[in-house]
Amino acid sequence: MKDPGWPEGYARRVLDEVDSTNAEGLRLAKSLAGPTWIFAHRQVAGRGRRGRAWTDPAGNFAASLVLKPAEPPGQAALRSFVAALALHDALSTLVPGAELSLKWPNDVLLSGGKLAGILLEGSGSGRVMDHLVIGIGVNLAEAPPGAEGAVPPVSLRQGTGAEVAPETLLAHLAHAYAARETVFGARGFGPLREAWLARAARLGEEVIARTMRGETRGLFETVDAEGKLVLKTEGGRVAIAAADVFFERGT
Ligand SMILES: O=C(O)CCCC[C@@H]1SC[C@@H]2NC(=O)N[C@@H]21
Repeated sequence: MKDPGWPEGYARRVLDEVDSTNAEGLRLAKSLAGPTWIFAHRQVAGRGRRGRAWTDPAGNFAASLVLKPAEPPGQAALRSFVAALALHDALSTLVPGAELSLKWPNDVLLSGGKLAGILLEGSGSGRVMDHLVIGIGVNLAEAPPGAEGAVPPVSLRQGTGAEVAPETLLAHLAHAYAARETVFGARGFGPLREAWLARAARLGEEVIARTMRGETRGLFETVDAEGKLVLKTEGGRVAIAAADVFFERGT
């Protein structure tokens, strides 16, 4: 596989061990001069969405990209789609033929199982975000146990037989991210939304979106211009900003 090279304008820090690459990104953010990837060979206290823990068996991938977007939080948060697409790009290049898809808001699935998760964290004062940390975890070697009712975790090794080293994925992901970010900067969310929808899992099918306040069941119609999940329910169309999505069939 050809080395994609490291993208211009992005720095990289490689750590042997860290609690969480996201936590490290938030600690370092103020001191970083520009976009920086923080990669760890071993992450011992990984964080998942909604306060869950993320476990990283040896050989899995853990890295975070620290950005200073100086944008309103809603615009900055669309980078979860930029990152998910970039990860899909990188994995498709490394493992051609792998059955990859994207699950709203930002999981990457392999043959319907959860291969990767993305966690955005940030800080800001006033109307714009000072720092955005995009944390990406990929089950390259091993799938940790999953939560009950959620999409079952899978690993790339178990699902495809492919052996991808975390450092190799970092180079491809950084390259793919830079390309998608350039499009986002120049043309906005529109083209990325189209690309995301073209790779979406369960589009047009019934899904359940669970929030702290309850659940909404409906047909997954689209993702809107703000990145919200749009469900067609019995009571009409509903746009959801944040939720956990469950599939009835197959999970
Ligand atoms: O719950 C999810 O699906 C998101 C998981 C995100 C895990 C990654 S691993 C690298 C980065 N550092 C963390 O502590 N979390 C993210």
